[in-house]
Amino acid sequence: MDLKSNHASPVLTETSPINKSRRGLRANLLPCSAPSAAVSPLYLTIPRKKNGILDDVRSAAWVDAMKSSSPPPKMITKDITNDVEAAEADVADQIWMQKYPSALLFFEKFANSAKGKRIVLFLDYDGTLSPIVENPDCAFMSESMRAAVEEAAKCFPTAIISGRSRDKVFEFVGLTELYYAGSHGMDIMGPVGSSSDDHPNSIRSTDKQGKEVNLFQPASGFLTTIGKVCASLVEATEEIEGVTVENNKFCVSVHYRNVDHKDWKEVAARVNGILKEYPHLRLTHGRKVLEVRPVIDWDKGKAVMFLLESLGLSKCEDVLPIYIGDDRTDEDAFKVLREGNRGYGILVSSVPKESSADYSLRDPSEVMEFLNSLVLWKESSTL
Ligand SMILES: O=P(O)(O)OC[C@H]1O[C@H](O[C@H]2O[C@H](CO)[C@@H](O)[C@H](O)[C@H]2O)[C@H](O)[C@@H](O)[C@@H]1O
Repeated sequence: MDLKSNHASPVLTETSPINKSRRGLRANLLPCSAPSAAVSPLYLTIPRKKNGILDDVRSAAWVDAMKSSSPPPKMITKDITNDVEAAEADVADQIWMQKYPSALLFFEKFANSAKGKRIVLFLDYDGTLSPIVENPDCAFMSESMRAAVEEAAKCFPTAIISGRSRDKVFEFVGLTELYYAGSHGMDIMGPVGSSSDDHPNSIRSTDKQGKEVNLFQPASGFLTTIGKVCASLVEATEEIEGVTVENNKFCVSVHYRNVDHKDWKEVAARVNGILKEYPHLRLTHGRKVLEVRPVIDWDKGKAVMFLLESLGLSKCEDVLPIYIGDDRTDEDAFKVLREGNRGYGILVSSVPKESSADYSLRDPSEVMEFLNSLVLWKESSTL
């Protein structure tokens, strides 16, 4: 992988938050500077009409995506119509489980294919290591999960890749043995000593323990813009009950989990209204959250490849990266691993969802069980 080469950047479209193209790592991230009126080739501009029908159409499309972004859990009901529906749902569930087998039920199969390989673990945070909760500030991980991650990190190089700010996710996880990537991979603190140190967006720094690290921030030129858009989003949505705006350093989350359904359209319209003023920012959908982020060709998939490069593992045939995640932004990482059979993606979901992952786990408690199984397997295979 050549992290220094520059290629033309593909245009990211606003209406398809998950980039569907299946491509290898194209280290086409050009150095960033603050967005200016003259559009540099660094920035992939999304054309936006100022007013009118297009805005309504876009807001309506957002509302549809908002509705589908976090399907409700299965209802337990007693009447016959619902019994039929429940049976149909069970069939759909089984078909889905065949396509995305449980990484726990099929652990042996998984372990066989990992034999002789060096596993590298990539973990998403919210919905993967911590259960989804109403208040984003209270998404704590359990002590048992922390212990599971800690043990796993003793056996395998382990990184957390989150949409949160890197500081926030470190605050939640609190383990120093890991690598951390915040802001959907746009803020990576990794090891020094590989060719990724020389990347134009890399700087030498020290971590909280005083250890020398490589800090990679491809969207550093957007810091001021993100601060401004965050303030505007707070102001624009403050009258809507239940909205929370979270500054994730290089991206902003607008949460609508606690907003009445009838107001979702208003949330979409207000966010759309603000984004019209920022052609260098785009929107992606997470779990009951609108995520505003810079239009740069960087995502969690590229962060995975960058970290593998930083660890000196990107060209090793015997390396098996595993990525565990629950939402749409994790799909970029699943795709990167699927390409060229690089590794395995594991989707965390209790409801059927289309994905580029290979396996599934139902919830964070199954993630913990899987991590514990991995550690036991590793220990028994090195006896
Ligand atoms: O990449 P991740 O680590 O999964 O981060 C994605 C977003 O996660 C958080 O929001 C989600 O979890 C919250 C706490 O459970 C929940 O209240 C919210 O509805 C979910 O969308 C985080 O707050 C966001 O900033 C991240 O972008």
